[in-house]
Amino acid sequence: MRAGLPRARPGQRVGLLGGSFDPAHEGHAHITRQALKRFGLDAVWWLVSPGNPLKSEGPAPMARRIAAARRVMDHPRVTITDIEARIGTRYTAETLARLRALYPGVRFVWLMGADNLLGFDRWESWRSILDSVPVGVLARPGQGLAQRQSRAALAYARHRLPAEQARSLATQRPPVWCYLSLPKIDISSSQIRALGQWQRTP
Ligand SMILES: Nc1ncnc2c1ncn2[C@@H]1O[C@H](COP(=O)(O)OP(=O)(O)OP(=O)(O)O)[C@@H](O)[C@H]1O
Ligand SMILES: O=C(O)c1ccc[n+]([C@@H]2O[C@H](COP(=O)([O-])O)[C@@H](O)[C@H]2O)c1
Repeated sequence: MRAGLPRARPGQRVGLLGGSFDPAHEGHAHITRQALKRFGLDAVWWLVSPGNPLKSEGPAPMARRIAAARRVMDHPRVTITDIEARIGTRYTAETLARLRALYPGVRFVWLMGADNLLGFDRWESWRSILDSVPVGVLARPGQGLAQRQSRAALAYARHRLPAEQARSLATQRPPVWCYLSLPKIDISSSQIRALGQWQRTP
C-alpha cells in the first residue's frame, strides 16, 4: 500500500463519505455514527474532496479542511483522508474504480446525504456508481419526498433495500441502495460560511 493511504483488510466493510467538508460539521459526524451503527460498517473514511466537480468555486485549502474535520470527528473507526488528491481522482465513479483496484476484497459502501439524490443523475457515470457499489443514503433536512422521487431514486427503485435490512447493505450485490430515516440535524457548511465562522481564504 502506498504511503499516506488508509489501511483496510479484505472483507472489511468500509463506508466512504465524500464531501467538500468546507468546513466539516456535526451533521457529517452524526450521519457517520449512524452509518457505522445501522449499516454495520467496520470503518468510515471521509474523502475530503480536492473540489466537487459540479461546484464552480474552489473550497478552502485541503490542509485546513482536514485539520478542521479532525477536530469535529475524532473516532477510532473514522479516517479522514485526502486520498482523492493522492490518487488523482475527482469524479466519484473514477475514485470508486481506483479504490476497488487498490483494495481488493474490501467491501466499500458509498455514503451520502439524501440531498445528493436530487442531482445524482448529473454526476459523471452515475449509473456505474450505483451498479458497482452499494449506496447508503442518510436522511437530511429538506425536500424528502422530492429526494426519494428523484430520477436516480426512481430509476433504481426496485434495487432499494428495505431499511430493516440495512445491516446487510455492504454484503449485498450491487445495484443496491438503502435509505435511512434518522433524527435530522439542520446544519450545512454553507450556513457556517454565511455566518462568517469559516473563510475559504485565510
Ligand atoms: N446535516 C446533514 N445531514 C445529512 N447529511 C449531510 C448533512 N450535512 C452534510 N451531509 C452530507 O455529507 C456529505 C458531504 O457534505 P458537504 O461536505 O457538501 O457538506 P454540506 O453541508 O452539504 O456543504 P454545502 O452547504 O457547502 O453544500 C454529502 O453527502 C451531504 O449530503
Ligand atoms: O462524480 C461526480 O460527478 C460528482 C458530482 C458531485 C459531487 N460528487 C461528490 O459528492 C461528494 C459530495 O460533494 P459535496 O461537494 O456536496 O460535499 C464529494 O465526494 C464529491 O466529489 C461527485
